[in-house]
Amino acid sequence: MSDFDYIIIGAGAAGSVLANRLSEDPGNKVLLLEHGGPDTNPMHHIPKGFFFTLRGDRYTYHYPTQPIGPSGQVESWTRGKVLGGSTAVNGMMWSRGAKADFDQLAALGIPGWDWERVLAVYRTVEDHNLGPSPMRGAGGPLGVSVTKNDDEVVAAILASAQQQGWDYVDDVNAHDTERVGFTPSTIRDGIRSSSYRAFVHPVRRRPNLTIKTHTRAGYLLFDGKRAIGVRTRSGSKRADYTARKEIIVATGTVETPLLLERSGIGRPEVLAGAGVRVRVESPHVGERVIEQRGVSMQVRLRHKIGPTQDLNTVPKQGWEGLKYLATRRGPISTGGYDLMAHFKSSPELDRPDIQGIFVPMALDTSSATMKLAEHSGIMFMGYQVRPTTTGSVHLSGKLPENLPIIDARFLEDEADRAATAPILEVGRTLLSNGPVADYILDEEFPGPAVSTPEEVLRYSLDAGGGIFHAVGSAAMGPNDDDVVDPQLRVRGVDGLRVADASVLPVQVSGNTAAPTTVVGWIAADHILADN
Ligand SMILES: Cc1cc2nc3c(=O)[nH]c(=O)nc-3n(C[C@H](O)[C@H](O)[C@H](O)COP(=O)(O)OP(=O)(O)OC[C@H]3O[C@@H](n4cnc5c(N)ncnc54)[C@H](O)[C@@H]3O)c2cc1C
Repeated sequence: MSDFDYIIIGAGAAGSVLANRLSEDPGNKVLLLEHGGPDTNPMHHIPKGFFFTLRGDRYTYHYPTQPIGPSGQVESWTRGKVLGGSTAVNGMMWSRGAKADFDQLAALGIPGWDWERVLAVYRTVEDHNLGPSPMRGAGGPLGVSVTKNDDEVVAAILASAQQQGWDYVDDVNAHDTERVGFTPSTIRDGIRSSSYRAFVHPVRRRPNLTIKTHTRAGYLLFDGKRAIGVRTRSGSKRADYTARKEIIVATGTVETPLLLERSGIGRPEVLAGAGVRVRVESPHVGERVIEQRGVSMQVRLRHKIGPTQDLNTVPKQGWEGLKYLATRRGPISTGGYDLMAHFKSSPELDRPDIQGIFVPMALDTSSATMKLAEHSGIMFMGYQVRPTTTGSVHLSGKLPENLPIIDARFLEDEADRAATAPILEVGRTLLSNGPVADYILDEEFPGPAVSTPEEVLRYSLDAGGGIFHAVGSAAMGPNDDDVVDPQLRVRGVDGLRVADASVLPVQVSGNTAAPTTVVGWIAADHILADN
């Protein structure tokens, strides 16, 4: 048993921020527990390294879902399991969410999360290659870059998008109109800027900060209603750690409800099913999960041009790797999708509700793993940014290694179906008009069999994908039955907070790494103020 002031469980987007900020005062003894290992594989740092780190279970969890859609296929929800969490393996898109969505939280009875405060956090953490402005920061710990490239197909997509009426902007995060631009990414000088690398690695030698990798938190320990410690396992070794001030659960949308439930906080019937004694009845633990659902298409180009041709064999990858080592540039130095757009699913909306992403690459559709095609192509994916359908994540047993039961229930709300049905049509219209149309030979998938709104929705459920952006399984709110309050304190116990993507009660029109970084920061403000 060792004593700390704070124990942070999970070194991902939020946990890394907390580890930095809570250990800033040398008087605070901080323990950071991480189930995964160190991020020492070079593929964690080379942006396109995620093609490799997402394979297997060394650096990632792959949780099977309950059957999805009319065909009932089982999908995999992937999360990072390494220092940096999902930010060490993700697509690096820094899509921050919109003012209107953060401001709406106050109207939901959740004060302290308005845009003014959130923007101040973004401006503090960012080291943006476009430089400081009223809308972004420079000089902060987290590298963010917008890298223009001169690929002719990308230029053609941009021109066609503008012809479609979307504004071409330098920084898509600085606007809320229908727009397109190069994707802001958590990359600095050609190297991934994970949350661990940005916030913890530079301060890892602080004497008051202890980092334990390969250590899984199994259960929270209590003294009456107060959370006082964490029971962990590392290999075959079990250890308990105690916290004098607070324990912060930052294990992400999937693992956080499981840890709460294993520790007796949750829905009584769920806990009873797993043989766990109820400590605190909290009906929304593991409920209210909101995930985005993608619709994708791929077209084939007439000629073998662009980055697919630079990377579609092992020798070519080796050559690009050497060039990357010398210059930190080229196709493996950038994120997953070159262009990001925000557009409306219907003209009468007052602001965009769909995010679209484009990359001038083609995947080999005959391969079960992520592999590039021999021919060149363009991939487009669109997803509704503010879905409202809620799913659930619950434990299946009382052991940490028991798999979760993930019931995604995608596209059940009519509003989500109405927003998702036109996505493919928008992508097709863009790609078949203007300069980009001249490059395209045909649509490789899904093809003309998927055309009507019903067909698109069915296709999205059958062949779409979750985007790894789920939020809400421990959502904050003003009511006594919300899992955490607006200061992220777990209701019904003392000394325990949740700070990760699970506390976001809605999707905020962005991707989730950026808003979750803000969650870590605001959580640290509250913890430091209260102690
Ligand atoms: C493949 C993929 C692509 C993505 N692409 C993007 C993108 O391009 N842009 C974007 O904004 N978002 C993206 N995301 C989502 C984004 O990265 C996450 O939403 C964000 O990192 C969530 O932060 P978090 O702190 O909630 O959890 P995480 O970052 O997942 O961190 C949780 C950490 O807790 C650890 N942990 C879990 N359980 C335990 C335990 N019991 N004991 C100890 N440690 C534990 C995990 O190992 C992990 O390190 C992507 C995610 C994935 C998986």
